[in-house]
Amino acid sequence: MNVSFFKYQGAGNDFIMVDNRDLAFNHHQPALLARLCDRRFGVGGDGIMFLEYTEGFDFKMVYYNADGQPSSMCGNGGRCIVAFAKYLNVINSETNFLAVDGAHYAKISDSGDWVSLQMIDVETVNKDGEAYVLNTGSPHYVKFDLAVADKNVFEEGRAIRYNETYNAEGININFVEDKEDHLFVRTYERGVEDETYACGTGVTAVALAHAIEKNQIGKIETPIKVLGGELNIKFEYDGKIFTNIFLEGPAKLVFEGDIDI
Ligand SMILES: N[C@H](CCC[C@H](N)C(=O)O)C(=O)O
Repeated sequence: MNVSFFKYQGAGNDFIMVDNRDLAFNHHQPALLARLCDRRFGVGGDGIMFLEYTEGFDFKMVYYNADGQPSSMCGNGGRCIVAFAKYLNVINSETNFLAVDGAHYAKISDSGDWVSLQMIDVETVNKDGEAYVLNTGSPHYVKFDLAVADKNVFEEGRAIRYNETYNAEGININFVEDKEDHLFVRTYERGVEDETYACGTGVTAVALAHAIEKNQIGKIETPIKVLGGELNIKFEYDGKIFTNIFLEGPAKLVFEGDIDI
């Protein structure tokens, strides 16, 4: 079977995209998806996703982690699939699409490579020692630290992700350094089982945790730097619930190609 693949990246978090509106691709094949995401034996990516039609929305996003297993929400992937939908002329400058965590509104620049994606509201934020634990569409552990640039994120992240608290379900691990005019974030991602260059639901979790840490209330905007570039989080917080949360940043087409699989 010959399949057209598109490669996108959002601040270095990279994904394989497939236009599956004809449902020709049976994506319930973990070994195949994992091989396609392999950076030596396949196209390579932190995840793979399928754009499909669904009633009542412009499209549906079906997302799998690099291990080939179904995943929770991917924020950077959500921004990239909006850019892909515009590239396919499925949408113009705004959209409402369906993802694993529900409906998402997004808007995209005329240039087609900058996307602002609304994330789900967040009401529950727990603590694990000094760390924050919250779900922004995917589960996240947020630890404020120093000298994050020098950290062994793979080893330290993996140790937390597989500890007895989180081993069963897994969780994404974010290390944050407060640089005053921005936050610097590095993330160990579940299902990739390695550090990625950015994690959209991760930086969203970080921005919300930072608001609690700094007792911020009202309309808040948090600029964030990651290994792969810059992302921006905008949201409102009344001290109880986080609403109108937007994850904003680049979403770029890298290449497209065909493979016989
Ligand atoms: N690895 C995550 C899903 C992708 C999250 C990340 N790529 C993002 O941009 O939100 C998980 O299994 O929870």
